[in-house]
Amino acid sequence: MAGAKPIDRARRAAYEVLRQVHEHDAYANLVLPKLLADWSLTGRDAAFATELCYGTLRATGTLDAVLAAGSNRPLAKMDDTVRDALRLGAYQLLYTRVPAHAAVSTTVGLVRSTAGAGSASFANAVLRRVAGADLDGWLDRIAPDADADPIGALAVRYAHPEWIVRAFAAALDDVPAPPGNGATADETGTSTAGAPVAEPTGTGTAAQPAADSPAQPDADAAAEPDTAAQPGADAEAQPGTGSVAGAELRAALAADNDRPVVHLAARPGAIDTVELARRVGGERGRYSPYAVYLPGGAPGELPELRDGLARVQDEGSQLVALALAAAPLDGTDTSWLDLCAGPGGKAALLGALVAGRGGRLTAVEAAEHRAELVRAAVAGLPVTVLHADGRAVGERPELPAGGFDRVLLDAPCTGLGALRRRPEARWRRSESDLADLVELQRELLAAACCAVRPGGLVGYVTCSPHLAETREQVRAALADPPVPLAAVDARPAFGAGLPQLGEGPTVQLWPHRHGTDAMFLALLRRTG
Ligand SMILES: C[S@@+](CC[C@H](N)C(=O)[O-])C[C@H]1O[C@@H](n2cnc3c(N)ncnc32)[C@H](O)[C@@H]1O
Repeated sequence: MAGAKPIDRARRAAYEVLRQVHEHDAYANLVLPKLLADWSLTGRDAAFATELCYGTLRATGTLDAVLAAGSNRPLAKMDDTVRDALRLGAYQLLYTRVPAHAAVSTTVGLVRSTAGAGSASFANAVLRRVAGADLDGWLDRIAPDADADPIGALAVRYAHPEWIVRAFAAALDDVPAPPGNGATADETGTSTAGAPVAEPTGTGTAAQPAADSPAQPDADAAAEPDTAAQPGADAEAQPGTGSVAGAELRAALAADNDRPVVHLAARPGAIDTVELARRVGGERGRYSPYAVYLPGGAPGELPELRDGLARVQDEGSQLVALALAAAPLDGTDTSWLDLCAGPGGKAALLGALVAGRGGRLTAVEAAEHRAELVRAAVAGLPVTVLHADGRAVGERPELPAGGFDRVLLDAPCTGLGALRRRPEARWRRSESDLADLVELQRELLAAACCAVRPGGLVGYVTCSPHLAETREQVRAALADPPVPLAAVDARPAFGAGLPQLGEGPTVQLWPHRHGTDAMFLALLRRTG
């Protein structure tokens, strides 16, 4: 057996987060920053721990396939602690520049300290087999043949479950072609975007711990640190051109494995983006007039966030809320409703905008603790927060049917549009989650349409590109409308400058096209 090195604190931290994610269903982007702070890990150690933890979580499905092939024991029969240590070790061997001997010996040391000498010997044997080939070699061995099973091949190469690859292919209308049939993209899925990570040697750049959210992480509330050697960027994909079958799908999958930039939203009327960018050392956003991109640092510690001048909010989330606010409307425009408001990112933006029009926002949230987050987010704004079920429109005086000029339904969804910000989410979600969510979305959309006044607008938003949650949901509402409805072309409401908005009337944003989460917006006008 290789000399088992005692494990360093960075690897130990990454391992602890993996255990909490897999044992307690924790969210890595909430657990890791706290652990880094508790253990006083900073600089390169924090960046290394973050890379190992997030990278391992993203690549879990592919790592498991490698480990299954490299072990004589089925993964399901392994002790949970050993399985997570092996994932961490295999990630270092295949996705980073950590020397093989260091990856193996530290993992063996970890297994010995948690599971004993017998397990350490087993881990040593498995990792030595894994170290026998590089990532490309393993992918060639474990990925299905791309001619026979293009979706299965992409799933393994880009570390996504097959059902998500299929959902992206359908939403992009981009079905993968076998190699040699016009596909030019790098089939390894290996990042060309950044240098592989090496072990820390001392001081260096700070990691970017995720923005803190006391509830579950949201697209709006999740920010994420450095990752370098992810399955990743697809250098030759040509997003949106449709010129190479499957190329855009590969670009979309690769974008989920790239390091996401932290986006801030300046509170309208409180600070402008020139000033915010100057103060945080960031860069003004490309599309949203309130967006600032944060190149590094820990967003949770910024005084501008603490003081309520700005929030962590994906630019796509900003854009869909702004589009609802910008779409033309005849008649009164002072009573707005946010029917699913927690934790309050869009409510804060809409509340500030409606304040500028002399109006008021009602923000509804079904979960009490998330309603509390909304209250905090909208402090000082003309917003009434209701802890209520959004389907109660017409059943309580604060939610009168036909009582609102603009209604946002930012529906609970699978969150497939924000996988880059939630490293474990792709493996935690399953296709069977869809049916209940789609039914809830349908009921909430009916309630939103009843809440808006004749002539008013509903914005139906999801942080998912899955067609069952997006276009099919809208098609069903228009086919069997609870009140008279018409689709409105949402594209002009995004203003000039945002490329690749498709054929309308709905808009689907994408990380690989717009640098935003994959937010969807449909605008519906109540016509009677
Ligand atoms: C996608 S999140 C909304 C994100 C929010 N708009 C923001 O920008 O911060 C959906 C929210 O809907 C809430 N929710 C789920 N079912 C609901 C219901 N029946 N009525 C109201 N809210 C509900 C969830 O608790 C969750 O907070």
